[in-house]
Amino acid sequence: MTFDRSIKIAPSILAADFANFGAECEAIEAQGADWVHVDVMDGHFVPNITFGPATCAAIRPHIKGVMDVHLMIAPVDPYIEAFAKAGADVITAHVEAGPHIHRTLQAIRGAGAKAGVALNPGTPASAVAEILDMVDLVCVMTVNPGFGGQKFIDMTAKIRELRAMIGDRPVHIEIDGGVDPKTAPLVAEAGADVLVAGSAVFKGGSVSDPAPYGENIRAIRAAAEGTYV
Ligand SMILES: O=C(CO)[C@@H](O)[C@H](O)COP(=O)(O)O
Ligand SMILES: [Fe+2]
Repeated sequence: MTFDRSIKIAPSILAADFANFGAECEAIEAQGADWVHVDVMDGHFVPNITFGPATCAAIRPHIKGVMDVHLMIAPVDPYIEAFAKAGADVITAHVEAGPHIHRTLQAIRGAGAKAGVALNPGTPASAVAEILDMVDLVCVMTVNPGFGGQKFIDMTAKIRELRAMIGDRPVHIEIDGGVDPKTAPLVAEAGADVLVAGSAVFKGGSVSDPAPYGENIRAIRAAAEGTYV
């Protein structure tokens, strides 16, 4: 995984057909997805349950590019090794998920994955000030985590603040929640480069009719790159 600041679209398979993850991952990559975003929820840190490392390992062979695993679980540390072994390229933990984010990030890099840290809407940018040299990605949640299809919460001031704090470090700013062609330009202009989108990518399409996935990805990318009309 090499670092670059171009816009990357990361469809969240939370909005995919859960009975068909392998084919869904192949379909979104064929339709232009840059990364595949995988939402892990535990029914404890967030009020919803999805799946764990076994499912990640099962879908890994169906993803050619970056598998971006967003852990909405607490505690995190006991499960890092399992998600790394499952083939996650990026493992993102929430700063709110425990008292020891520094240790968690060390463990993620120690397991051979890129380290991400996520911030809930109520958490300020300053929460990551001391750990910016330990991360490859900062994920700014633009919804309260737990569900797809929620309304975008404007976090552009926080994104700008993070962009300035990050400076020249090779750290991605990822946005997660409510990203669509209307909200994408706001976050891209503020400094984000990885745009997660679930409902806005999967709407109107299916494994047997994947063309809408491509149209949706192109619309979000064009909007973020400033060419959307
Ligand atoms: O982590 C989460 C939600 O907790 C996200 O990754 C959602 O899956 C994004 O879905 P949309 O808001 O794009 O529908
Ligand atoms: Fe997510």
